[in-house]
Amino acid sequence: MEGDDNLAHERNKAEFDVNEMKIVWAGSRQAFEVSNRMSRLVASDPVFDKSNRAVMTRKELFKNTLRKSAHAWKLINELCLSDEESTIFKYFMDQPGFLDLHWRMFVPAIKGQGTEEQKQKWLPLANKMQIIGCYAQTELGHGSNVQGLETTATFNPQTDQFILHSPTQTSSKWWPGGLGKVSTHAVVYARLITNGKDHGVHGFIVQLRNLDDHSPLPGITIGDIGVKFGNGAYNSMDNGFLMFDKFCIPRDQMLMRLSKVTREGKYVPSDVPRQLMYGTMVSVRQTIVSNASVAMARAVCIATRYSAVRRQFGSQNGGVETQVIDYKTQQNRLFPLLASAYAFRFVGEWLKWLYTDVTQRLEASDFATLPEAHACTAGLKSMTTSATSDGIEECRKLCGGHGYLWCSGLPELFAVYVPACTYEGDNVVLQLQVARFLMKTVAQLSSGNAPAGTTAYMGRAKHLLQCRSSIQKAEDWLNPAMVLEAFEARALRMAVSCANNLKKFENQEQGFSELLADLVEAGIAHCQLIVVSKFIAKLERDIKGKGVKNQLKNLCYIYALHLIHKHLGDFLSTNTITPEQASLANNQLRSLYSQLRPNAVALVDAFDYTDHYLGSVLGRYDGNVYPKLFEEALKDPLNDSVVPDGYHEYIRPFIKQDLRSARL
Ligand SMILES: CCCCCCCCCCCCCC(=O)SCCNC(=O)CCNC(=O)[C@H](O)C(C)(C)COP(=O)(O)OP(=O)(O)OC[C@H]1O[C@@H](n2cnc3c(N)ncnc32)[C@H](O)[C@@H]1OP(=O)(O)O
Ligand SMILES: Cc1cc2nc3c(=O)[nH]c(=O)nc-3n(C[C@H](O)[C@H](O)[C@H](O)COP(=O)(O)OP(=O)(O)OC[C@H]3O[C@@H](n4cnc5c(N)ncnc54)[C@H](O)[C@@H]3O)c2cc1C
Repeated sequence: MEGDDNLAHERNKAEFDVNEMKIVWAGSRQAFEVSNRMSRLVASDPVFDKSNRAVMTRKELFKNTLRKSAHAWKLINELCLSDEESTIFKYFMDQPGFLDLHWRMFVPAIKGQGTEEQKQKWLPLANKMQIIGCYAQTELGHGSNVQGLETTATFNPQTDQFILHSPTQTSSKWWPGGLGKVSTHAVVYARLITNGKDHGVHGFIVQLRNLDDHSPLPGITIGDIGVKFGNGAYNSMDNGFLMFDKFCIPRDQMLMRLSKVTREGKYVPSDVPRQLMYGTMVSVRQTIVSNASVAMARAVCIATRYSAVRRQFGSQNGGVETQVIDYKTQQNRLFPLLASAYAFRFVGEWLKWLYTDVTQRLEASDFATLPEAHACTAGLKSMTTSATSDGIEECRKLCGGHGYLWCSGLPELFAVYVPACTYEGDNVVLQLQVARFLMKTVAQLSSGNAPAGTTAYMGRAKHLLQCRSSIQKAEDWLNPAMVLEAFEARALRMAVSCANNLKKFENQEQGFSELLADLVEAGIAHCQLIVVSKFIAKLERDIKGKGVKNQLKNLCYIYALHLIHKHLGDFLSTNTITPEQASLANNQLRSLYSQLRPNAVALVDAFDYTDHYLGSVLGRYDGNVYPKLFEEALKDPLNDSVVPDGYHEYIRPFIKQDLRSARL
């Protein structure tokens, strides 16, 4: 059977309405229509071709990214795309570049931390891209520890200016995307000093380059930090370094929505939580969770289609071989990733709602849900990006040898994606923020304050610490209340165990340091509970389309039960379930894989990705893999000539030597 016949056959087997599933995946019919239109607009434009990124030099890649960005901006304006449309359009361009940081961090930082006057002055310029900005927080010596930043901004009352200075080499800004070669401006985070007093880290708008000839302004040293992991990949981004040598900016360029410095140099501290200064990071962490579902879906789409096309073993008397997707081992590795893509999609939708809600509350000076919003965005960013990075690499292995080819799309996807585990907060550091939040919540349980939001389950501590799972047969693992109770009991018991161990230390901070590894595990258990509970909540909504809800149910329970299988040690050691119940979960999982199998290809079609966006010969919609692998191979510059460059200098001498010895 040819590849295209394989996939056509698979599509015919589907037991649900794929078009309705596309709408569920997109979030609404309107969101689907926008996404569908934007992805095709990008795919049909030759400027956005990405077929030769692997063989470009860094300079070519960078210039090509500038060209794409300029073309995108021109189209966005000519076609009068809305904010929603242009965000999605840029996403489908699939080219990391300065636009990401300008729109996702520089503009939001001014919106979130600037005064009304500052917004009126800077946002129109930024919105028209008359200035291009980046987010310069991380330094050579400090990234995770924001309070440890060293760059200083000292107020000079004589000139009404701040003097920005990099006192040490480790205080050089290092990593900001878009800084190295493009940005004209940056939001720079530096220690504010007035009258000799250090008030901690604050944000400042700083012009970096001359707007006429793009040269760095006097007092500024700036450049690119060098080549990063992988061919192509994130190397299209000019992550940069920056040093200040007593560089002066006017006082009104300190972002003063929260705290202020007066003309006389008096520091007026914020009357709202200082953590609002971290708001841009919270906003980006929230979007990173939705992006995780997209990256996971992309890898899974490639691996699923290819697993249906690829055949190995099983033929008798020259008959057709087995599609590798039919091996239970392949299903056991692939289907939980497919389920994770959907699970992250739905938790991403919920997180967007939570973020919108907290933003509205903050505007009304209600700060009550800020700790919960911080814990959820940090924890889910950490958990979903770690799972997605591992998932992309697993998909590469699921595609066998051809998965290692650049044209499979998977090596570059991995190389672009994996820094998501580090940027916007190292995943371990962020998970420890969740653990701190959990320890606080556990400590307050006895005070009579009922925990709310995602920790509401802790309010049922008495029951959850003692209950025994009532699962008796494999089908019970499809009971939402029983599944939820298992996840709640495991999460609570892990958190309480950490809290009890902490009490054994006289010094709580020292205890926290000793227990870091357990605390991270407790944070992860809590985040997995959130994802499972939001998936179950999604199933309770009105879901249209033949068979759609049934597929989502299968995916939801595959997601939950594979986590039980993977983290069995947690579930058993906390006595949440018995080994027999674990074995029933495994039986149920196998049955769910069989039910999902005929729908697998249709479930990845529901992502509605174009071949351009997938960028993968193995994941092509038509399944025409083998002829296209040949075409790609023949395009390689090494195949431009039959005899390679260097033959006469380095190969021929060996062969001549062999001939001489053969004659002797
Ligand atoms: C195809 C292309 C795709 C490309 C896509 C690319 C797009 C994106 C590109 C992205 C490019 C990448 C761009 C980049 O990478 S930009 C750089 C990103 N950098 C980071 O993320 C740094 C991570 N570090 C931190 O955030 C802080 O230092 C942490 C949090 C670790 C500690 O902080 P700190 O030392 O201050 O705190 P504390 O631990 O003493 O805790 C003190 C209190 O503060 C509360 N607290 C802490 N934080 C928050 C918060 N945020 N909202 C509300 N509250 C918060 C906390 O709960 C505690 O509360 P309480 O317990 O006292 O009540
Ligand atoms: C591709 C990319 C793009 C980036 N873009 C930007 C940008 O635009 N702007 C910007 O300002 N920054 C940017 N960054 C920087 C990024 O935000 C930081 O690298 C990130 O916050 C991690 O900080 P770090 O490098 O200091 O890691 P470190 O903190 O040095 O981490 C090293 C190791 O130490 C561990 N560790 C650190 N602290 C603790 C702790 N308290 N407890 C336990 N373990 C700990 C970590 O888990 C990790 O294993 C970017 C980084 C990358 C890779």
